[in-house]
Amino acid sequence: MTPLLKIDSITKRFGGIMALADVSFNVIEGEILGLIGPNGAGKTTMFNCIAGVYKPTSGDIVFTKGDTSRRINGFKPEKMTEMGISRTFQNIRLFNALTVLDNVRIARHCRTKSNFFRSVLRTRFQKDEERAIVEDSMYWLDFVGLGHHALADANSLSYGDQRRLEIARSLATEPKLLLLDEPAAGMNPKETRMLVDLIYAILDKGVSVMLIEHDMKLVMSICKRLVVLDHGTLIAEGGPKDIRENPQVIEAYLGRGAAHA
Ligand SMILES: Nc1ncnc2c1ncn2[C@@H]1O[C@H](COP(=O)(O)OP(=O)(O)OP(=O)(O)O)[C@@H](O)[C@H]1O
Repeated sequence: MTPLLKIDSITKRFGGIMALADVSFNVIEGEILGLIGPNGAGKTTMFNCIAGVYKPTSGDIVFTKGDTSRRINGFKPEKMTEMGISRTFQNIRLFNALTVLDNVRIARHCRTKSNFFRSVLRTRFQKDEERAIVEDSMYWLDFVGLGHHALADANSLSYGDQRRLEIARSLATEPKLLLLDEPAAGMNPKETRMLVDLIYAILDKGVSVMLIEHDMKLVMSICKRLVVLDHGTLIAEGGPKDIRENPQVIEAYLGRGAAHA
């Protein structure tokens, strides 16, 4: 079966720093793939390469949509979104001065013909499309459980709700692949449980998920497959049990000698 995303020998250098060194793995359609590793392992750099923020120094990223596979390395972030790849950020990035609804409306515009700021002026030509955008945006807000906050300012939301708003905003671009960068960071246990339900609901929508997460209990419970990076190299790939027992993974997290302790 053709993978949804093929990461083929990706290397990313920043001057003398080798953030990713010849990393290869696949994302299979319909899965939640965990991307884990200690601080500085290269996880966010990998997301940034997939999302078009960074151009890999070498290697290929191939994305398959329907019957078409395309080499996408080096595409700009807007192009990646158009292709069907969307992401959230480790540090929440919302338009704080806008309402919750407007944060999603802006994202929704990538799937329409009209431009957000022109549609705010409400020219007649754009009224119908704008109505559809609001309906679609409300759909995604309800989907993540934030419909009742639609008219609140984004910065008035709790931390967990802001993370869910980021997810709604990503979903509004209709991705095939959603990259979640530490979605549970700063969440309380109740919010984390809601996040797990939300990730499963996203999967049910036919969206595949790649998840960077430091909460090992969470990542091990929802990912059937994980990829482990350390110092920019892929050190392990497999199911949660294999990963948990892998001596190289234990060593990477706990230090040399830990695997034999
Ligand atoms: N824009 C950049 N310029 C220079 N070095 C960078 C840049 N981005 C990342 N790096 C370096 O690349 C390496 C990998 O960083 P990255 O943020 O991808 O790791 P990470 O696994 O996401 O870490 P964390 O779990 O702490 O977020 C680090 O040494 C980091 O300092």
